[in-house]
Amino acid sequence: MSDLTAAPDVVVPQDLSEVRDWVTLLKPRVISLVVLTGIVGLMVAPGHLAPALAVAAVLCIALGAGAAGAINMWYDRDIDARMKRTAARPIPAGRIEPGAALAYGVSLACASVIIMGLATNWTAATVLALSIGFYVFVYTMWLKRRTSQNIVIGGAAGAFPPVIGWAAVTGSITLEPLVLFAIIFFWTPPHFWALSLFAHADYERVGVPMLPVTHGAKETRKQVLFYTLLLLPLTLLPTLLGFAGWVYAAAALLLGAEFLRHAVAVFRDRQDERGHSLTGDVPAKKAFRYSLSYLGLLFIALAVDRMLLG
Ligand code: HEM
Ligand SMILES: CC(C)=CCC/C(C)=C/CC/C(C)=C/COP(=O)(O)OP(=O)(O)O
Repeated sequence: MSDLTAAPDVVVPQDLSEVRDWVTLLKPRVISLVVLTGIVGLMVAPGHLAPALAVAAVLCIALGAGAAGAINMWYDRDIDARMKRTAARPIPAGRIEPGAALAYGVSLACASVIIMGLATNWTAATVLALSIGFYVFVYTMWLKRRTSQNIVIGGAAGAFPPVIGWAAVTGSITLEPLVLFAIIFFWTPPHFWALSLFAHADYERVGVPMLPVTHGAKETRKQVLFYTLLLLPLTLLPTLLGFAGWVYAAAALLLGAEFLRHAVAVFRDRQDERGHSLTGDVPAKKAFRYSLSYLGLLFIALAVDRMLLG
């Protein structure tokens, strides 16, 4: 006979570490910057969204990006288990069942798109769905394991959030959000290739064709500098096109000069004949860290500028 006084067998997280694992699946640290760029898209768009709807839009961007991250971790569980940087993630470490992670990611992805559509408009919801699809299908399932250009093309996924924010307010997509898209698009290669210079051993082990693995460290250093040089003039477009002022332009110039200094240091790092660093990849590590501050501060400067412009 069953014990009617026993605690009901409800599924609740046993402790905080289980909750932490489910949050980890959403790649929360990456999401923080994704969300920041989405918020700035919302702030600089002409028009007004009721505060509760703006909060809902931001949560949907966070949820959608997180869901895509969870599906990425589900798909990549085989290689994640063999890379030092990712082996302790909840799926490869055996703390979350792959099927449960997939169901979680897909449910959150659907919820984020539907709520976005209902709370704001279906243009924003469509772009959110597109960015999730781009990260999951184009980057993760197709390009990541096939070509060293994976992040150049796949990087488009991460460039959508300001477009989503803008569309949530205006219901449309004009040149301004496309400029913000382009800034993140051209920022992604130096951001990621700086990291891949010091993480190449992991990628080599699992056969993921990241640029330093396929074309060597020397070529990767060149490409970090090349994309930084392409990026910097683009960051001035908001002012040149008249949707930002001189405060933003000054910030873009100062932040950009520092990014260029880091990219040049990566390019000129003391290296052996194959381009492998003789300094423990210190410049690449610094450039990667700076890439995060750079993008965050650039978008904050744009928001501040717009608040000053009124
Ligand atoms: C396809 C494009 C991208 C690729 C391949 C990429 C790759 C990576 C990788 C491999 C890491 C290390 C993550 C870890 O160790 O957990 C990382 C870190 C990070 N990425 Fe990206 N990234 C991309 C685009 C973006 C975008 C668009 C953003 C935000 C706008 C972003 C924000 C971040 C942040 C904030 C971190 C630091 C996370 C931490 O502190 O652990 N990334 N990126
Ligand atoms: C709204 C929306 C859907 C936004 C998506 C944002 C986006 C594309 C972020 C990219 C973040 C990232 C860490 C990619 C690395 O994937 P990886 O698999 O190469 O890295 P890993 O090895 O750390 O898993």
